[in-house]
Amino acid sequence: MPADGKRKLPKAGLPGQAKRRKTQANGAPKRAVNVDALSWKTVDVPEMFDDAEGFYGLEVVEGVDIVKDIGGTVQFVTAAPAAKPEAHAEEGDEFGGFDDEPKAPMETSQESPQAKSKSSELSAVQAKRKEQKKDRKDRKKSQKQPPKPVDTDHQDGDSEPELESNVFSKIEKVPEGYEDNDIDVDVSQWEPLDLSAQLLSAIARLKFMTPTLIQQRSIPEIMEGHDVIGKASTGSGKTLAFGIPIVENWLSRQSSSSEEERSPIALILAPTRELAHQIADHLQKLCAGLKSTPYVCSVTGGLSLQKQQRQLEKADIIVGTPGRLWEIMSANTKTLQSLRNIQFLVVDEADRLLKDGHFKEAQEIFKALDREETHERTEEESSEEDEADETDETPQGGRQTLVFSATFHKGLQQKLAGKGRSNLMGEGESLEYLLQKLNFREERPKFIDTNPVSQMAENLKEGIILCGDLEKDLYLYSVLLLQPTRRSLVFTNSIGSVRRLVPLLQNLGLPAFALHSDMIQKARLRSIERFKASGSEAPTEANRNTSKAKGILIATDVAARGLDIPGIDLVVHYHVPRSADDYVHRSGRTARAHSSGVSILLCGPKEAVPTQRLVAKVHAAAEAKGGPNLTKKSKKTDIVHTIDIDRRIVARLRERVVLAKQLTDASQAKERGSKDENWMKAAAEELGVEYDSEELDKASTWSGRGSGRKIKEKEARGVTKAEMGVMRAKLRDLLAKRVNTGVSEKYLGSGGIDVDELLRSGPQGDFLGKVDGLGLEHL
Ligand SMILES: Nc1ncnc2c1ncn2[C@@H]1O[C@H](COP(=O)(O)OP(=O)(O)OP(=O)(O)O)[C@@H](O)[C@H]1O
Repeated sequence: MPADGKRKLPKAGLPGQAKRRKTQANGAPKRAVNVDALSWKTVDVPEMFDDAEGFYGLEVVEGVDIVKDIGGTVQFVTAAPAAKPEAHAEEGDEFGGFDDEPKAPMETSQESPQAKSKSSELSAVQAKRKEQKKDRKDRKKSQKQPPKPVDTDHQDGDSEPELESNVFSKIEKVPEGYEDNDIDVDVSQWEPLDLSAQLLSAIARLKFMTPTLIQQRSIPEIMEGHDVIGKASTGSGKTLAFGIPIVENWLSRQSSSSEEERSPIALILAPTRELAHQIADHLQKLCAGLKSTPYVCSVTGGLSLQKQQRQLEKADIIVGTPGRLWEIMSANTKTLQSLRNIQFLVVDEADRLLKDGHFKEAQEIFKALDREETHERTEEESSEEDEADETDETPQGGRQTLVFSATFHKGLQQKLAGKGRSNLMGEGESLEYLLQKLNFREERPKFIDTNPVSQMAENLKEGIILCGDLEKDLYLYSVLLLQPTRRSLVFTNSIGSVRRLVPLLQNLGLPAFALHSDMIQKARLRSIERFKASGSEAPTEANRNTSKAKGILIATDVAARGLDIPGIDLVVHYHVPRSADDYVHRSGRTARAHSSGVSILLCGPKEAVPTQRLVAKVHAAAEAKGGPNLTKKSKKTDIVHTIDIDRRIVARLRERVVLAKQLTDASQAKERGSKDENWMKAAAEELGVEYDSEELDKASTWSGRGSGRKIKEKEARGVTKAEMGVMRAKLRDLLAKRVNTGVSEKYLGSGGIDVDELLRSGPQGDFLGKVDGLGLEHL
């Protein structure tokens, strides 16, 4: 026993070590056995337990591993002879084992004559990759060697006897990087990807039991040294699809004997600051707990240039937005030089990177990485280089280029692979141009498309609610109110709408938060944090109705790309998105990883045609296959369902919404009015003229365009404080009243709904779809 008298828990070995554990020191193969077939030994129980109630005795068993399969079933695995005869467990049920070749299907492409010109350069890189692969195998082999003496430092003097088939003996077999006592996750599904023990351990720590499809297919290709264009639906784990091979590469460099000068191995470009930080965060989480960890730094606006320059000097992996990166790279030759030696250039959300005004800087970065000379280019040189054949510039040091997004099209690969790069489209017009500029090392980068039929996440259900153009607030409130336990993200097309909807919903008692690009970074982060935390507050008198209600984030498209907030169950498109891709990315904030979610489009009559077009475009491939009936009611085969929200309930909510809207308009108009007045007063003072608000009001009331809005604004501003007080009291009364359809007073009975009761009580997580007439049961 250890000095502290506590028995040490056995270190949990990784299920990823399954095959290693298969043959233990006694040489006999391990197999799964029935619990009754184990060699249980009775232990002498101290006398003090003789009279203990319900205590029948104690038995121990040795040399047994407990293994959980992917479905969570527990198996007992041992090499010891069976105490009782038992049926032999099937090979396949027992362990996955390490495979040399990945089982997942791979994209293959035949080498063209042009491609051969690059093959010698490639083969050198691939030879290096093979060497690294061999290294990994050797490291694994050495981990399969008979147990080393126990590391007493780690055992705290706990001298567990060295029995051949002791259940604790696996402590000794835990290789470097497996020293986490808390890991109890079966990562055997990752074994075909041929990752190192350290990385398997890191993945186990994240509790990711299975690689996603894009990870299964991309990781081996990247580790073989190929350029990859990866397309996979939102939330499908693209970050780790490129992140894991990068970290693996970094780890293999650490074990190499040659002392290399420290320089970054990967540069990852992302279109937004939030996304860059999120990717860096994700990689840091992956690396947390590794014996030595790469220094991952994010380079975006918002931090001082000097600080980021200092960070860049020690960085192993850099994640950044093109603007800030180019600012640093173009001013600092040393940084530029070190970036020329990177092994991986990753372009995440490539299609947005092209659109969002980042393209110029991104293009500069690509060119600078490939240029050999270090002197500043003159304008003449620049234009000459721009005209030159792209293939003249060669990626430095065998750099691999990896491009990922949920939205780009197969035609791109055909262009790249079939016709050669010279046939690609003209400047600045398309993603193809970006890819042309990327200067892939391989003539035909591997194009991995894990969702060629549908761009949408597998567990996403889509619906449309048809409503009047001026009824969107009412329908939005109805949808949100009827699903208080769903964490919801509402997208609008304008900052003004976010500013209006947040107080409106708050006046209606819902926990709404804002997110748009006009907010300062701190306020943005605070909104996201409060949104994440909502629904878990302890109920008090003040939040009686909303303590259990999950938050509602009202956002512009700033939140559409990449944002990975766990637990978003519902996305509502208050406005129809401007493009099909926006719809895909917005909807992709829910149903991420293995979870499910719902996306609902609020569609007014004016939006019907663009909505039809958008849905048809998003589901074009699926339509060609199965022919979805895009908006016809409730057919199981439909892709996008028309939701028949119960109009009786909506009608009963109308009065609340009208009142809340008047209240919101009045307070916003007053706020704007006092801001305007302050501004006018200041301007008048500066000009040395007298400020007369009534004269100004008269002058500004004309009958031209926008006069209706002005009049309404003036009316709203004219609402007195007393009138607002009355409105508030009335709204409070309405919110306190039961809402039902008139059929029954009973909550969820005969189609009647008590919305307040719904907010106040019990688990309503599956409310969506249970109410007769709500029409969501088909989603
Ligand atoms: N193998 C895995 N098993 C379970 N969860 C995973 C796995 N890989 C990644 N995840 C988790 O899935 C979520 C989505 O991953 P990620 O953000 O990389 O998706 P994405 O494909 O880049 O999405 P988007 O296109 O929206 O940017 C993250 O929370 C991540 O931690």
